[in-house]
Amino acid sequence: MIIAIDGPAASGKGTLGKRLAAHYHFRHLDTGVIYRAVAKALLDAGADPADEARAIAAALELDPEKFGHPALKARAIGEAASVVSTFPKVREALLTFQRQFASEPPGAVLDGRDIGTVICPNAEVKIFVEADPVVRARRRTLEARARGEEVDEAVVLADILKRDERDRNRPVAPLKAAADAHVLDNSNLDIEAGLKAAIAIVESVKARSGCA
Ligand SMILES: Nc1ncnc2c1ncn2[C@@H]1O[C@H](COP(=O)(O)OP(=O)(O)OP(=O)(O)O)[C@@H](O)[C@H]1O
Ligand SMILES: Nc1ccn([C@@H]2O[C@H](COP(=O)(O)O)[C@@H](O)[C@H]2O)c(=O)n1
Repeated sequence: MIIAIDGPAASGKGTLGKRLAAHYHFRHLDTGVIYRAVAKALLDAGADPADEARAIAAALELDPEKFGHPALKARAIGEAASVVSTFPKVREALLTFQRQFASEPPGAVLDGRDIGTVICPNAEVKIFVEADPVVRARRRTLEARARGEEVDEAVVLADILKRDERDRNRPVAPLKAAADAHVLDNSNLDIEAGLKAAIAIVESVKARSGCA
């Protein structure tokens, strides 16, 4: 089974994806780290994330061993990732890795922006996670402060809105809910309640389709 999770910045996709994967003993891929890794490669080399040729070259040379690097979480990298992700050839270079990951047993949960629409349009379960931007900014601020970073919540909110706007309006693989996605708004749900709601969605799909 493939579970596709999409949603805007800091909506809780990664947290939910990780927890759902653990629940079902599936593998989990946070696809945002792939675009972040491309962005980091450019920034580390002193290149402009808007340099399309350099971004494509970085995407083609990507090393999945580096996807766990803690520096990928930095705000500046998220912003640069949303620039490199607008280039169709960058997206194309990253497609096979994601589809290969999704296809391997025993099952996979992938989260990102285009999983239900482009990467895994045939996923058995599609969830589009949403939360009020103010709630998302609050959560992201608390997360950054817990890591010891000094952050201004208003700046975090502006950053989230800017990234969402770019992700929603790019011509290729924009952030949007697939027509057959279940929308899950977790603005008023804690992590456990969000997980419970997602499991209920998966179980309802399984019951309807008889899928394992
Ligand atoms: N339902 C929830 N209630 C409270 N906090 C939450 C909830 N879901 C996620 N969080 C917290 O919100 C923050 C953002 O969550 P997470 O990193 O999972 O979002 P994301 O959508 O994967 O973000 P990104 O845009 O980086 O991919 C984290 O600190 C996480 O612990
Ligand atoms: N499937 C995806 C995943 C991510 N992106 C782009 O990467 C940026 C960073 O992603 P996070 O999930 O780590 O916040 C994001 O803003 C997108 O521009 C993507 O295009 N497709």
